[in-house]
Amino acid sequence: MNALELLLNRRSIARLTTPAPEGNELQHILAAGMRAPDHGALRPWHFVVMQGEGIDKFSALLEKAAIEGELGKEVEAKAKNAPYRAPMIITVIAKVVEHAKVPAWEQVVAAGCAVHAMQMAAVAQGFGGIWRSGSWTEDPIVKAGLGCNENDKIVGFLYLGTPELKAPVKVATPDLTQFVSYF
Ligand SMILES: Cc1cc2nc3c(=O)[nH]c(=O)nc-3n(C[C@H](O)[C@H](O)[C@H](O)COP(=O)(O)O)c2cc1C
Repeated sequence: MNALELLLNRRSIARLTTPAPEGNELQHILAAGMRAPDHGALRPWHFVVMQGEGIDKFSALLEKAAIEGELGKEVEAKAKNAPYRAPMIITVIAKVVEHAKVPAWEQVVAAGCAVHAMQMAAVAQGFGGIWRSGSWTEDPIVKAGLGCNENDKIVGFLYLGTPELKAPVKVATPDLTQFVSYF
């Protein structure tokens, strides 16, 4: 798959199963994240890789957040099950620092670019993934449990694994007219 084919035909995959990326495959994914564009070379991100027991711990953390937030039994069960939708999750945390030339939003965007780069590196190696967020990204219990400090922002949970179903290779060509103008 060449780079243009990847960018034009990529799609997110919600139904993921084993195997997850491992060894060099995982290293390539993390290295791609590290190569995200980054104003000021701050590397304003941290990647938390979860699999196996890590997924169990994340499930327990989300459940605890739902219980302590008194969100009800239904949300508790959903929170507990959510991490099991893939064999691997990489949580991407934007480590936002005060900087004279690089505002906070640029640092968050850079961390977001890292999510996308990692997702594409996974797809390029035959895996699938989906970038998820939701209210847990803002939850103080979840943030503390994942080692965030006050200025940190969780920009996403990148679910990775092997697609359960074979998706069609070609994606419809987008209509550009409403999204693009030439100045
Ligand atoms: C910042 C961000 C957060 C997202 N959060 C969620 C989410 O919580 N749940 C979800 O189903 N999709 C979420 N998405 C969208 C999916 O990652 C995906 O882009 C969407 O399902 C469309 O599929 P596609 O990427 O194949 O076009 C999010 C995307 C971004 C960029």
